[in-house]
Amino acid sequence: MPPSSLRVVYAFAREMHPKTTDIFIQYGTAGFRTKASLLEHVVYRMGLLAVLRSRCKNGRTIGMMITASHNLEPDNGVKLIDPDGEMLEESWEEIATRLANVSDNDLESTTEQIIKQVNADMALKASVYIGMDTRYTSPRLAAAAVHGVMALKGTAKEFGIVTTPILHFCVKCRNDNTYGTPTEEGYYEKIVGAFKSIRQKLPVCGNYNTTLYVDGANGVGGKKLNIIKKTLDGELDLVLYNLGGNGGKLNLNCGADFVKVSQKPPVGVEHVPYQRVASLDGDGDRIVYYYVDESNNMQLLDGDRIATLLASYVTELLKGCDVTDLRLGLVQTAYANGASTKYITEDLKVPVTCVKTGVKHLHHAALSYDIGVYFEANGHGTVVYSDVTKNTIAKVAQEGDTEQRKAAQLLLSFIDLTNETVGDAISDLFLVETVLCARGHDVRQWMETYNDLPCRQLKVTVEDRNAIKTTDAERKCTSPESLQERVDALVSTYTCGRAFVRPSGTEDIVRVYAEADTQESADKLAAEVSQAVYDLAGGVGDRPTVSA
Ligand SMILES: CC(=O)N[C@H]1[C@@H](OP(=O)(O)O)O[C@H](CO)[C@@H](O)[C@@H]1O
Ligand SMILES: [Mg+2]
Repeated sequence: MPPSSLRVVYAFAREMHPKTTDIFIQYGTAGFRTKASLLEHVVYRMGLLAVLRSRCKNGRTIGMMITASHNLEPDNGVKLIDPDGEMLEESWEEIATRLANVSDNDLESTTEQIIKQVNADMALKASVYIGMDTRYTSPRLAAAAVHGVMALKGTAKEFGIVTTPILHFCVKCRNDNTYGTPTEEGYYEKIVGAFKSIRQKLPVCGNYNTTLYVDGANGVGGKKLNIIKKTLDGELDLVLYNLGGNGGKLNLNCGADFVKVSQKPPVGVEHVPYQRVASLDGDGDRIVYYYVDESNNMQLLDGDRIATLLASYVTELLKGCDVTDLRLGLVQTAYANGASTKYITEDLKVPVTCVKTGVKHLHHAALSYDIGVYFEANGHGTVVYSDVTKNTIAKVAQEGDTEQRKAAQLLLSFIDLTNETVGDAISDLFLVETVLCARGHDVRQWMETYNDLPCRQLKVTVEDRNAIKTTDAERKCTSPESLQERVDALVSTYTCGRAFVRPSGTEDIVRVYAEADTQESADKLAAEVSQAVYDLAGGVGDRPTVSA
């Protein structure tokens, strides 16, 4: 039986943030994400849960980010950040789902059950950092989050509009003061400070040009770059587009996801042949690069390409430090272009791990290397360095010969420039710019490293997407019966063919991916596999068509 003060809390919840829908909502790959109008009670309850999580972590700070990332404006979402700045531990996802879906009448008893289940010490202090993206529905949801935190007597600190990675960074810093200062300014200080320090060591050379165009997706990332831009002292000339003014709508025909999936340049950005453009997503945790060539064709430099660029540069610096016993590895998902995997293993001779979609899986696998570079093809990724790595490099920076010290100091600044907590468009942008500048490369030279296999992604709507079960890091499907056989048969008729299907964790659809030696073949294979999914996995609506 809860104390009477908690009774008041639940009555308050019913009144202020009532559950107005019976639609089941699940904590998925990216937390809860759906129409903003269905989320208020969910966010309030996540405020309660964040307090319990903090109490289970000895009062360390937990983060709550209100965002639906690359989704369009009417959506929103919420996800929790664990004390080291990483995604919420998987075993709590089911608890979050349970708490979000109970009726208002059962909220009280369910919260009590959870307190017992996780053994939360309710006498402890609890701290929750709350951030939000630029959606017009975000302030209202952030207020619901604060109410949830206060209801269980936690302390809420609001960061206002920040990128998702800035919030992850602040949570980490609050719990580990060696990482930095837990404020937005502290983030700029560390990231931009490291970038400037590198630029002083690496003069601009070769074909590298300091002008970079940026597509801000009309979201928070562009706004933050606009603040940073003024402090760069000409080290990098950012030309910012899609900052949310002039009626530009969040993620609409722009942003990293649009560019990657549609394979088209965003609206709102000036086309200048061979000009490097970085395209961010709505909450600033993803980035892809592209340029248009003289025939106005877009050439995409996606997450796979950023991963190879960073991995090869860190390998180079490790050689410069004469450090040979640190294991550098790269982590990808099934969506990684086959040509990138071949280049990494055969040319860079770097080991590759393939894991299930979702950053938490990549991050976790990357931690098993001394230096783990992980990226989803869509541009979400970062680099993580073990303590042994950091100590080894710091030692070389002190004790090595002149050349070794130089390489080690560069690598230390490169580490400072990295937001190790999560993929971060702003940090990744500076990392990429650092490598291109160090090599004196323009965007064409970067593109020359390998040729992507043409690919296509499609969506198929089915009755129940969870009817599709997968194995082997989602590269093979085990149910419904005979679907994999059908996919294998289709793939075998194409040169360099590869295809797989998996249920999306963020949308109510099945995703189809295909690659082959030509764009026509990749498109056709994707369409044929979509038909197989439709036929064998309960497709709804119109059957996908295959163009001749
Ligand atoms: C193919 C693809 O891009 N999938 C995305 C997407 O997940 P799905 O489970 O595929 O819906 O959203 C996730 C969260 O942002 C991201 O981690 C992932 O890479
Ligand atoms: Mg995002």
